[in-house]
Parts: sequence; C-alpha cells; structure tokens
Amino acid sequence: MAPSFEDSNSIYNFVVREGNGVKGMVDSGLSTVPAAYMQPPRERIDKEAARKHEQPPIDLSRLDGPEHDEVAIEIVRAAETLGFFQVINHGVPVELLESLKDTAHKFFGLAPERKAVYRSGVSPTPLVKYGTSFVPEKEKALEWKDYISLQYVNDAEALEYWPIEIRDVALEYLRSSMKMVRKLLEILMENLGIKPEDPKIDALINKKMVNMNFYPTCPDPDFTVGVGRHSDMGTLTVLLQDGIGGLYVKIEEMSSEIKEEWVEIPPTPNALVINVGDMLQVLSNGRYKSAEHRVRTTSTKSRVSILIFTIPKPTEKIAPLPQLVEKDGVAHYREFVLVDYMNNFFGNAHDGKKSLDFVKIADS
Ligand SMILES: O=C(O)CCC(=O)C(=O)O
Ligand SMILES: [Fe+2]
Repeated sequence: MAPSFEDSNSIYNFVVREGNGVKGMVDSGLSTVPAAYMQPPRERIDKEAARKHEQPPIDLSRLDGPEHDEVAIEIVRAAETLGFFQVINHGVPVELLESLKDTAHKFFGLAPERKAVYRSGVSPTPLVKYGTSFVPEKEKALEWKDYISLQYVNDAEALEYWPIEIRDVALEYLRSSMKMVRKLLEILMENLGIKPEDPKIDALINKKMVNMNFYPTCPDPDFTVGVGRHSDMGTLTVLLQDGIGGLYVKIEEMSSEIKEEWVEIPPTPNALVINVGDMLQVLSNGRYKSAEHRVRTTSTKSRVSILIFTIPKPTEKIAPLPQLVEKDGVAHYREFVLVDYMNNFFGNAHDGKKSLDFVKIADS
C-alpha cells in the first residue's frame, strides 16, 4: 500500500522496512519532498554556487609509452590535491560502460519484491545487499538513493549468489577494472617508496565490492541529497556516472581567504572517475586525500552510478607507513584493525570526514 507521505513513520516503513525504496515512493505518485527527506539548510547543495572541475581526464594509454613518468606524476598530484580524477583509455570497454548503465536502470525497474529479497536481514546471501539511503536508522534526514551492493569473494560465488539480472556485467566490470586499479595503486605506492611487487599492494585491494546506485527523480532537488557528505572508507574507488551530473567534491580550505569550495565532477564520455579512500590517506600519513563528496538529486531524469570499492582484508592492521612517519617526524593516525574502522563507518550516518577521527591522532 502507498504510504501517507506526510507521516515519516509510514514513509520509513514503506521505503526502508518493506524495501520499496525511494523508487517505490516516487512511482506511487509523489509531488513534494516528504519531511523525512528534507535536509537541514547546511546540507543542501547549491547548484549555482559550484563550478565544474575542469581538469581534463588522464589518458592512461600514455602510461605505456615515453610519457609514462609524466602521467604517473599527474596521477600522484591528483591524489595529493583533490583526491578525485577522471581517466580515459582505462582498459574497460566503452560498450561495457553503456551496458552497466542500462543494466542498472533495468534492475531498479524490476518489481519491488524482486529487489526486496536482498534486504539486509532477509537476503539469502551475505554477499548481496539491497537497500536505500546509507544508515536509515541513524539518519536525521534520509538520502534520496536506492542501491544494490555485491561483495566479491571469487567468480564461483559471484555466479552463484549475485542477482542474475546484473551478475555478468558486474563481474565483467570488476574483471576489466582491476588491472587499472592495480596499476594506479602501484604508481601511488611507488611514490611512497613501495615496490610494485610488494605484497602490501595486493593486500590493499584484497576485498572488492560492486555497487549500483539509483537516484530517482526528485520533485525538489534543492531540499534533498542523493548521498550526503562523506569520504569512501577503502583504498581506491572506481566510479562510473551517467550523463546527468550531480557529483560534487570538496576542495579543502586553503587559507583564511580561500574558504572551502565544492566543485562538480562533470560527466565525461567514456571516462571513469577514480577517488582516494580513507585507507590510502592513513597509509600515506595524509599525503593522499580521501576527498569529501556528495551527490545532488535531479528533477528531470533518474541517475545511476556504478562503483567498485576496493578495501584491505577486514582483519588487516592498518597504519601509516613507518618510513613516512620517520620522514614526517609524526604519525597522524594510530594503528587499527580494519574491521573496527568499518564498524564505525557503517554504523553512523554520513558526516563528512568525521569517520577518520576514529583513528586520527589529535594535534598531530
Ligand atoms: O553516485 C555517485 O556519483 C557517487 C556515489 C558515492 O559517492 C558512493 O556510493 O560512495
Ligand atoms: Fe562515495
């Protein structure tokens, strides 16, 4: 039954508990933003105030030629400054990018019952989770987003447990991206003094997840967010966005005159967006930036994004690299076990880069 849009409990039950998602709510004929989705003024995204991030995408095919070192420097600089960059000629076939976006639209277009079987707590497999918002039970205002999250353990389990409608393209996306992710990570780690053959590199991308996000049209995007301010918790994220736009990244305050600024990562044909996660920031003792980012909703067309998150093994101990601590004379983060970081990250609503405070050494 369609909910009463005025009543936040009724919305919560319909969207979150019963698994109809934001999509189900919009499909049932919504014309204004329900109170449960109204963001406080400071979280709303002022589209007019943000400029586009004009940095051209990095052409990764140049890594195979005489310009290798220049391109490597571009990658390192991007990770040290914004923490976000776009890449082209990345080795993921462009037809696959199109088919990922189509598949995401088809999947979220399925009947709610088909998706809701993968809700947290009822999913037949721990590898697949369908949900909405980020941590709805903890959020003051819900995020305007539904998602499906696929954990990768090995091909056989992916083929057995991932939903059949998305399994093959998601697996192909993962297969064809991981070579690029490894290459980018080798470059970033080599700049920190770690050799490409060092087992640390594989350990950093031990676990992988493919996420499909669906942002239904919103009657009034000025009041909502698709995703609230956050940084990604892992190592590197690969992000495929469609042509709609709405991904904003924060440039940190540079000085007292230059305040923080939000820039939009513009949709770029055939490109993938790469961003640095918290683990790389910790490991590099703060050299690489896990940028704070967020997503605006739109009123014209639903948006999809398809991501690959790479993270170390949950049992892995993480700390800044000792040679960097020695060089810097100070460790900015304490050592921790990843699973503790994850429990804190996934147990709280998005709140910018607050997740990193969990391991930050005060006054360092
Ligand atoms: O949809 C997007 O462009 C970004 C989504 C995102 O930041 C995330 O899922 O962590
Ligand atoms: Fe993110």
